[in-house]
Amino acid sequence: MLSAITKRFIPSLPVLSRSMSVAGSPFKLALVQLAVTADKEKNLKHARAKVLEASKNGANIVVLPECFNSPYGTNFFPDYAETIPEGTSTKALASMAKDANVYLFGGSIPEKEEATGKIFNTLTVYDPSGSLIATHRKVHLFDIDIPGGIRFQESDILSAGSWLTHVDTSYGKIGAGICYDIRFPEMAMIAARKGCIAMIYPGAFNTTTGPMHWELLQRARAVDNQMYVAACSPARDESAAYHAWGHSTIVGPNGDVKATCEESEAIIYAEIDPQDIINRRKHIPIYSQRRFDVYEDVAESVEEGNNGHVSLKQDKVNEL
Ligand SMILES: NC(=O)CC(=O)C(=O)O
Repeated sequence: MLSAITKRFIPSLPVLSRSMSVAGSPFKLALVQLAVTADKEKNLKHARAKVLEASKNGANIVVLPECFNSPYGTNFFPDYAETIPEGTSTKALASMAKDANVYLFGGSIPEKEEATGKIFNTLTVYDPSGSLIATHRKVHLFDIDIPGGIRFQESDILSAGSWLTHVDTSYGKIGAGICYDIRFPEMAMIAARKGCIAMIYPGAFNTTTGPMHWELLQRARAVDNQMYVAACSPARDESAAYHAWGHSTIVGPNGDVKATCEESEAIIYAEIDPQDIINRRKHIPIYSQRRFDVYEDVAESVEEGNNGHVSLKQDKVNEL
C-alpha cells in the first residue's frame, strides 16, 4: 500500500471525486420581501396576502424573510417567541401553504423550546397540503462588532441550531440556512454534494454588511457549488432600530443574478431549471474534478436523518 506521503509525490494518481447526480424538475420560485411591523397579527395577515399573490402569479415555491413575524432585534425575540408546531405563526403558515397550494419556506420566527426555555431563530417549511416537512434552527449565530458600523450579539438571547437541513420537494432537494449561515461555505457545499439543487436563505443583512457582502456571498455560494442560491430579506423600515438591507436576490448556477430588487417591499420571481445545473457542471466540470486525495470531502462526514435533518455521523461525533 502506498503511504500518504508517497501518494502526494505521484501526480499521476489523482482520486477524482465521483460525479453527483442532479435530480429535479423546473419550477417558479418567489421571494417575498415583506414589510414587517411590530404587530405580529398584522405581519401574519400581510404575509398570507403576499403568499397568495405569489401563488396567483404562478409560484410553486414561496419564501418569506428572516424574522417575518417580529422586528429583528434580541430585545424582541423573547416576547415574540412561540413553540413549534403549536404556535400561532406555525398554524398560520401551514394554512397559507395549503390555501396557496405551494411549498412554503416560512422565513424564520423566534422559537421557544418548551422543555428548555431556549430560544432559537427557526425556519419552518411546509408542503402544498400544509404539512410541516422541515425545521431549520439558525446554526451560526450573528455575533459581530464592526466599529463605526454595527454590533449585534444574537447569542445574548438565542441558542444555536445543531443540524443542517435538506428539504425533499417534488421539484428536487433544497438546502436551507438562515442569514449568517450563508457566510459558512461548508453548509452550501455539503448541500450541493448531497444532491440539493438550491440553497434558500431567509436573511436580514443590514446597511453596513449588506452593501459589502449580501450579493457577493450568494454569487460565491452559487458559483462554488454550481447550484441556485436565493436569499429573502424583510423590506427596510427606516423607523426600526435595525435597518434591513433588502435586495432579495435569486442567483443561478453560473453565479448570475436571475432576479433582484431594492429595499422596499416586493416579490421577485425566477424560473429554476435543474438542467441549467447539469449544463454548467458539464461545461466547467469542477464538480467532478475535486481532489479528495488531497483534501477531505466535507459531505462525507454527515448523514441524512428524519425531517430533512442532516447531522455529523456518529463515529465523527465520538471523535470530538
Ligand atoms: N443578520 C445576520 O444574521 C447576518 C448579517 O447581517 C451578516 O452576516 O452581515
